[in-house]
Amino acid sequence: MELTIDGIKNKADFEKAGVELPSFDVAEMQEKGKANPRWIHLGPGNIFRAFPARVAHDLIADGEHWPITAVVPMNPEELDRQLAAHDLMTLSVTLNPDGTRGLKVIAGISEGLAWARPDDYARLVEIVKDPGVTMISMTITEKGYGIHDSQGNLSEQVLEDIASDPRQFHKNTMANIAGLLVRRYDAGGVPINVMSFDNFSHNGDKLRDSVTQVMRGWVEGGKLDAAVLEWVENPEKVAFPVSVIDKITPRPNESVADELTELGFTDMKVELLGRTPIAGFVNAEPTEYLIIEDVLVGDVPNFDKYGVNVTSRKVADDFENMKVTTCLNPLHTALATAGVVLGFETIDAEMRDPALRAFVEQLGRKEGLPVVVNPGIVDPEDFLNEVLEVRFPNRYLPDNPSRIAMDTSQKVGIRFGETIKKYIEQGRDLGELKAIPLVIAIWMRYLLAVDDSGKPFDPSPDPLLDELQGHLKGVELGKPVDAHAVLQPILSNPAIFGVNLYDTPLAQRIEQLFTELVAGTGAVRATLNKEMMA
Ligand SMILES: NC(=O)c1ccc[n+]([C@@H]2O[C@H](COP(=O)([O-])OP(=O)(O)OC[C@H]3O[C@@H](n4cnc5c(N)ncnc54)[C@H](O)[C@@H]3O)[C@@H](O)[C@H]2O)c1
Ligand SMILES: O=P(O)(O)OC[C@@H](O)[C@@H](O)[C@H](O)[C@H](O)CO
Repeated sequence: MELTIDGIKNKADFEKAGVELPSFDVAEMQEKGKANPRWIHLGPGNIFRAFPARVAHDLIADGEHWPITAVVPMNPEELDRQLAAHDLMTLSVTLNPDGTRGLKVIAGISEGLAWARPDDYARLVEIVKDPGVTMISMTITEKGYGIHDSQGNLSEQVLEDIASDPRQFHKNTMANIAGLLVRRYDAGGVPINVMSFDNFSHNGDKLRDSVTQVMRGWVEGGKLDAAVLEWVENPEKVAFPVSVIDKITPRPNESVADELTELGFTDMKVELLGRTPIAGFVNAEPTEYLIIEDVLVGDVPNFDKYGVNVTSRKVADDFENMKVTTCLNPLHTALATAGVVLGFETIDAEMRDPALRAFVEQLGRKEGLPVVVNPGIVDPEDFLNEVLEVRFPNRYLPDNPSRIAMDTSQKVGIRFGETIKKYIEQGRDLGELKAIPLVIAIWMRYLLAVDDSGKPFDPSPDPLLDELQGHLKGVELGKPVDAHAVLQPILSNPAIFGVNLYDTPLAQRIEQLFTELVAGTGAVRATLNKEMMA
């Protein structure tokens, strides 16, 4: 069996293997989508293919014309090898906690482009100008929104983009989106929704800020008419809703690939694109939420019918705070860096370790829940219970700690800084925070790139990795360390943590914990047990 338009014509084989096929003609849908595009998505990686692409698929299956133009912003090979090789379809593998699998061919994409290719960029400009297109969504990872360096200055790349013609291709993702919006304005400025589906607090606000900051640079440099900026800043013309997306979607796993091969697939192997595993399938848990702020403009799908909550900013905000800053993502980051240092292969295995479980219980129940506001869609305690009892321990969901450890420097400010800020604002005792300083200290220990048994490991990619490791240079396991000297430049950086941790008692605590964690091999386990099991 092959996942291609020709391949799925062998319906009987797919049915025998229990794979749900599209109820519509995929080739015809793709032709119609090219002729009448409606929805652009940037960053068609795993979460997109498991979730938003499925929403588009279900809309199309119901006769609603919402095909997606998928745009790869980074390496064009991602488009060729992961999407085009399968005629833009994806095999979705739902890994249920009872061990059963749900298999479905997702065909929500009508056209695939790699914007680094000049012809594809020209085609994208044409599509952006089409008044029928009303949505640009994106899952481009947190760092995709960055326009500053770690010192808070505009990055070299963005300065170059601001010095160049707004209507050309730009290297920085935010500058490129700003440039595409300029083209939209030129073409009549029909209202459009620009939606971040990435995992960080107030994603829509950050997206709007980054895009408008680049545009302001062009206006100030005399390269752009101020009317374009006014148009982008008019919420009736360009909406930047905040959103929250939730569905644990690990990288494609070899064991799932093997099962698919056993079922008869010949093209479901996991390959490497650089260091990133890619595949024609996505493996994900069944739980999912997508919450979008109700500020959408123009014609949009009837999202609510497809399980997507379009709701007030307050509800979206409260859900986001619950998920990203207290009940799920902070726990993930804690398990990620600790898991790598302690040599765990999967998150579910970590959940069976009593000290690590106690660590995330403390983080979620004792430190996060007290500052959470109930979003109404789901009670935070129920949400946290599901995370701790069902989702993280799902032994059929092979999620690797190093996936989650990627870009930690870009996430800690949101995942922990928000809670720290709330404790300060609400006059709470920061001394009650036991797990948060330990997570940060373990992250510092992780940056040494040596595990708890003393074996070197390759840390996951992170834009600040070199800079942070530079500060920690000279720290060696088992040797005396001046924790204040090495950690001060990091812990005092509000661009990383959202606050200067030296304005709180946490910095000193982190320094103490770090000193313990680098005391020698086995020190991470010993410190974790002492702190969480006592
Ligand atoms: N995987 C999950 O469990 C999950 C769940 C909820 C939300 N998310 C959000 O979605 C994001 C993507 O996750 P994924 O699992 O799909 O990852 P992925 O690696 O499969 O896909 C990431 C996509 O972003 C693109 N990209 C990377 N850096 C970029 C940059 N600087 N500018 C523009 N594009 C860039 C890549 O080309 C790729 O298409 C996460 O960072 C997170 O914010 C993921
Ligand atoms: O996607 P990131 O890199 O922001 O974070 C890694 C995980 O915590 C994240 O992907 C979760 O799996 C996801 O947020 C669950 O909805």
